[in-house]
Amino acid sequence: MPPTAGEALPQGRPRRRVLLPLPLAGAYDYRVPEDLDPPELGAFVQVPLGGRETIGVVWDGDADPNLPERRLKNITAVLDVPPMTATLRKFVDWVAAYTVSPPGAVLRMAMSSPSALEPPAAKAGWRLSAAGRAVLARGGKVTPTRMRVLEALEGELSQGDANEAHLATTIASAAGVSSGVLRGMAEAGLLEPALIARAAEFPVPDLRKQGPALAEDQQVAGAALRQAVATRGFGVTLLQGVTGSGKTEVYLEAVAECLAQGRQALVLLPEIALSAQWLERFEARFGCPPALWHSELGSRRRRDTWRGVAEGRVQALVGARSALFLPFPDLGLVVVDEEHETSFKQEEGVIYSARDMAVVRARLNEAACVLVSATPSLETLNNAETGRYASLNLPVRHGGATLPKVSTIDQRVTPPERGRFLSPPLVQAVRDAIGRGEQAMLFLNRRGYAPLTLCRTCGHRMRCPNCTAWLVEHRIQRRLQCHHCGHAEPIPPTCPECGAEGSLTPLGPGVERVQEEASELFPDVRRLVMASDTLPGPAAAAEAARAIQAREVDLIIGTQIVAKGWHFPHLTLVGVVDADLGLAGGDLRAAERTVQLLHQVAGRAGRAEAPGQVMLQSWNPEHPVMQALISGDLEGFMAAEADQRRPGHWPPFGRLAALIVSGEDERETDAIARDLGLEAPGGEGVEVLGPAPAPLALLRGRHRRRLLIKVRRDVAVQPILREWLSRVRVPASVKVQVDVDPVSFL
Ligand SMILES: Nc1ncnc2c1ncn2[C@@H]1O[C@H](COP(=O)(O)OP(=O)(O)OP(=O)(O)O)[C@@H](O)[C@H]1O
Ligand SMILES: [Zn+2]
Repeated sequence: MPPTAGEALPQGRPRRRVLLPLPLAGAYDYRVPEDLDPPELGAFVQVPLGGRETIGVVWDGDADPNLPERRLKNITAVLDVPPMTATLRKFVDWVAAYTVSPPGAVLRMAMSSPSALEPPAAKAGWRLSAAGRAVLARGGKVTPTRMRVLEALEGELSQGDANEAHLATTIASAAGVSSGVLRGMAEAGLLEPALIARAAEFPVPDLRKQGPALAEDQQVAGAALRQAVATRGFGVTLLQGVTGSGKTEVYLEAVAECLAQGRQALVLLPEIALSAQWLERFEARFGCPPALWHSELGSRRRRDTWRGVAEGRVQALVGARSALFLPFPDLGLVVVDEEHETSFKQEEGVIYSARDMAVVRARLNEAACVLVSATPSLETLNNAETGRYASLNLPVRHGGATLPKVSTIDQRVTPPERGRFLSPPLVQAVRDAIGRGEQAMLFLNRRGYAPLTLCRTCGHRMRCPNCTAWLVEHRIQRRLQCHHCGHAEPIPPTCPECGAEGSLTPLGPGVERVQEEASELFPDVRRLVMASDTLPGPAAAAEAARAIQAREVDLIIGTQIVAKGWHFPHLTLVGVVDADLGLAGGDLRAAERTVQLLHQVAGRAGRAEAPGQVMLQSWNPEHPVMQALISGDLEGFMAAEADQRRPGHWPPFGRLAALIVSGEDERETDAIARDLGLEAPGGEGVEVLGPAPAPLALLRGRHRRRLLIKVRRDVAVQPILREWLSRVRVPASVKVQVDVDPVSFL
């Protein structure tokens, strides 16, 4: 019988498989030395690797008994952290297998705060010595100042434990003395030095607090979600509801139930930086803010949160997609808000969909999963229709508010004046709304001043040297910028091609240009531009939201960040400057995505008493997307989308995966792409398209080619991909990325 993990091999010490957070093919075997207790599965261990020490996790599976003893290295240390749970280990393996990535690359995402693995840093402080306590108990000769210090330590600071140490500054300020007094007391033996362990504190949500009284349909949905959580088993529920129907309040019921069960709750939001209003809502409901997890978290906060989650001290956490890889010991609920958002797809490194992996994590944790949207993706709708997901619906806005009236402005009939971008009916509507004391919003999903700069003399277009992309003018910064690689250059005074002076002209609008036009049309109106580069961070976005709510702003001009779940009660008019924008390029989901985005923006209008109005400037008002937005019949639109995709086995009725081949050398990149094309798999229900230059054929100086494989739904694509990749030898200078269920086709 072969020896199993944990059992000592006859010839020596026990062995362990250790997975390292590196893109290696699999786990490595290590030996447990004499002076170490054999670590359990999931333990974080320090091991040598190629001349340095690194940290890994004791992984499932058996060590290779045939590996000779002399080739094994020793585990150096076992870290004092809760071991990675079996469910998280399974999740790492599952994500790796699904995305065709090395497990170590996925593990890396679950070890995103290396310093959290070290013991919490202790700080030097002071506490009462035996002599000090004696003085307090029996009295003694000390100055009144020193007495104040002793009393502060025993009383005000003690919180039930008069033996606890505190920072010198804390004691000094509590007793109203200088820190010199403390040093003197230490010399006199009244205080003694001690270390303060600094486990960060996380506020505990107050479950006795009640949320707002729910309307009847909200109550029904809330109860169903509570029920789903209370079963303590796996299940997915789609919570669909029109914009402003109170979906957030309803799923906070599920969060409350989960916390009442003593389990941890995770809410994924597409854009944490823009979630000030959401955080306020959570705090109003539970009396304290949730823990946060996103890329801008400072390293200290990151470490504390990671530890707090692992030790079960964090009960509710709201985060970006990477929060899925946190070490929750007992996750009871995962909510994905705005589940249709494409930003849930990670496009770098391990390419994965956080929406889909949330479902997997919930399944492994025996947890409830709730997908929330006013405009669910076709994938999710399909899962609801076929009964894989339960489905709840909130058909009306909360508090008697009505859905806004949507109309188009035909740009062929009433175009803007030459060189302008706002047509007369829209201009009039903005004037009227603001005249009534209401707020208006102009939406254009494009940052900067102009998307293209052209020489009027020779026709030269300013393009990025590193990417297949035009440079976007940012007039405020007086620069041309590439939105793909960050390349920036000053706007040249003459055309770099023909040398003509003053001949470079901006073409087309970005939000900055709409703002310029608005400043001429409505000079007395208080305007605010909301774009990711004008609101660089959570604080700026929160301040913008506050100013709008406080009615310090009349006209909001913004990119897609204005579409995100905001609730501005006085906003009644939304004007979409270019409703056709997302339809160009035409990937698989262009129409679906445009409907989702525009419906989301439209949903910002008329959320309180005053009714809302939405105007879409379009060159093609007959387009099914515009018609769906006007009629509000999104269900019919999605049904038609499904009918288009079904016959060709396009997602969700079939599966896609993309291979993206990239390299600095164009010929070499082409050669590998061609080899992959020659080795393309075939057979029943399998189809390969490409290789072809990617739409972004050059990105950050790398040439890119794409291949797309489409398989029938009943065919597993991962084994085909693995086999395919194993047949082509790829040099280190060329990268082949695998994108299963691609969302971006660039
Ligand atoms: N039962 C209720 N009592 C009081 N206020 C409520 C209730 N339900 C919802 N609201 C309020 O109505 C507003 C809209 O609710 P919420 O933002 O949850 O809607 P939503 O469905 O998430 O909308 P969207 O999809 O547009 O983001 C919020 O200000 C919310 O606090
Ligand atoms: Zn670029």
